[in-house]
Amino acid sequence: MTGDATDPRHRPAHAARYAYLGPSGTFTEAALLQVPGAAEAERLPASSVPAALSMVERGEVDAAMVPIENSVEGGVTATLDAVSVAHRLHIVAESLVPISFVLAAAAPMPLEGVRAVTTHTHAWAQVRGWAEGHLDDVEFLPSSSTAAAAGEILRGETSAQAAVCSPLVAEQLGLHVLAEGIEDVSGAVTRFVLVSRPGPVPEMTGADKTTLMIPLPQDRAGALMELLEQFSTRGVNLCRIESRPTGGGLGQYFFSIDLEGHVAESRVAEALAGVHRSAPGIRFLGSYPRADRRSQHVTDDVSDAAFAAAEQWIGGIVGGASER
Ligand SMILES: O=C(O)C(=O)C[C@]1(C(=O)O)C=C[C@@H](O)C=C1
Repeated sequence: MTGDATDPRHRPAHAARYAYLGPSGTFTEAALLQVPGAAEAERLPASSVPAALSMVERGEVDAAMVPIENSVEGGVTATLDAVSVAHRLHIVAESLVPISFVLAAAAPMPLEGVRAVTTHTHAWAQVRGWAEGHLDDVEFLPSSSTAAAAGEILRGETSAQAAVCSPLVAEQLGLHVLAEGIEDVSGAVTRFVLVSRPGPVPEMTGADKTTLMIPLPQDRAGALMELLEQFSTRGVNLCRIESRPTGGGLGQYFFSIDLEGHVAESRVAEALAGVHRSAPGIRFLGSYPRADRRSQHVTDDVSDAAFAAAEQWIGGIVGGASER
């Protein structure tokens, strides 16, 4: 497992009660267990991503772990939309979990006997190719998570004969593994975020990400280009950009963006201020340590020192200094 589990600077100091997409045994719980102290903390399973986030908003938990992005299947829209639209949620940490799936049933059976499979839609999307190649005319029955699907198979609560789930949950529930390593792309990773109510922004570590929601002005040619220029001229690298409908009508979109850097860095703060001038609806959704700890390379011309020197120079001009 990768992630930021061991560095105490990354610990959300206040969080003692956590919600997560449950039940126990989901990949989301594995992501939560990377958070220092979470293994000993109270962990409350939620039936969906919005349910987990509502528990944070209502103050029932300090933070919730939810999936946001998969390296094969892309963004988890339920999370992107809920975090972007809610006004009382900030991302304070992220975790990365390597993903591998098994096909598991309550009793040993040949693959030809599997007529229907249940799992989470994101998991199904990652094994669809394998299923088409190995299962005859199989039907997909969606479940709220991979662990929920495994539980339904165990208790006979579904008309499916098998579940797509993690090897760990299949073992924990005593299910029979009919096939393993069934993911279409090996080495897939899902990214999860720990979301809490707004508070102090986690300290800058030098290897951080910042998440933003930016509603793009609809009526201006080149608006996206202007937006991107704010980042590029300040050497700010974007590592994810997705457009999502605002729900306000056809053609109305916001951009969900992750960038490399922390809002406490001048180049990031200045880029955000620049965006704010043309898109005042921009929302800051958190600066937090990167799970992979990869520090960004900041060139001298966009370093904090360069911004400070430039500001001092302007200050001198305004103040009437002789050196201009
Ligand atoms: O169902 C689970 O176990 C989850 O944690 C959800 C989820 C997701 O939403 O992407 C997490 C990781 C996998 O990519 C498949 C499903």
